[in-house]
Amino acid sequence: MIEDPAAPAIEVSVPASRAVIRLDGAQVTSWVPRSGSDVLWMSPLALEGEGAAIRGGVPLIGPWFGAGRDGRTSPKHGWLRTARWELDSCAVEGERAIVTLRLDGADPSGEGVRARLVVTVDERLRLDLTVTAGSAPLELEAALHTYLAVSDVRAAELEGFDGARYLDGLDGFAPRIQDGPLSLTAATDRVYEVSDPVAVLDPGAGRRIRETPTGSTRTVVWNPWDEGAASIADVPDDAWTGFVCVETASCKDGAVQLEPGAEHTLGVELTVEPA
Ligand SMILES: O=P(O)(O)OC[C@H]1O[C@H](O)[C@H](O)[C@@H](O)[C@@H]1O
Repeated sequence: MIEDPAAPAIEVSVPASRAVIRLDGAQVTSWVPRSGSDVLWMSPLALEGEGAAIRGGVPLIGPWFGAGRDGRTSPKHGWLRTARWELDSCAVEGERAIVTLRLDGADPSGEGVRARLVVTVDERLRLDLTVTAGSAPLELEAALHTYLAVSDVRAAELEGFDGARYLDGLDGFAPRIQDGPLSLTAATDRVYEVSDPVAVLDPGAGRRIRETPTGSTRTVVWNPWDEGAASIADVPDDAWTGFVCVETASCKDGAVQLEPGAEHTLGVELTVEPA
């Protein structure tokens, strides 16, 4: 446990990798495989402390995505990422660590929506976010808003998207089809109808990062590019080249309908291989 009152965190170290999990947002802010550099990007200008939305790592988005299904819900991306979570348990099983965090009593609607995050750390990083509906039915949107660190986003190749339908968030969520391989050449904010494994090939780092989702219906791809980054206070102007967000999600028409008390788990497993 890192006893920093402003940014309490759990540091996990196992033979294959190490990770840092903040209690604020239950946010994994670092995951470093033994033989490589951090797989997650963190902004040097990230805010910290209770109530902050931390820029980088894996923010947990929910119970709605963006401005929600009605386009008017706030705060943006829901309240999971700005709440201080509680550490429930830490266990070591062989060469694997399993950390569980809980969020109960934080739902501002008073309906009692609650959440649990299980982080598994070994030669992979696995996150399982379970959201449980409260006293009312819940149309759940959620995302594991993963900031992947890349040498240069302009050289990265995103695999697993060719032929997929998507909504273009930079064009009023107009429906489109991905025709050919996905490489980013400008600001990108897309909700892909992809729930199979995807990967980011980073030629500069000589590695491929794989994301294997479970319980998702969508994959969001986001990078603000130069102009967008200039308008985001907690991203240095020249830092946008160093990350791409590839977000395991259930959002838009892929939201999950939950009856009162029912739960849904959204998961992702990250692995890295030389490329
Ligand atoms: O700046 P934030 O609130 O963290 O949102 C960052 C980004 O998150 C997602 O990727 C959304 O699709 C984008 O529209 C949004 O700009």
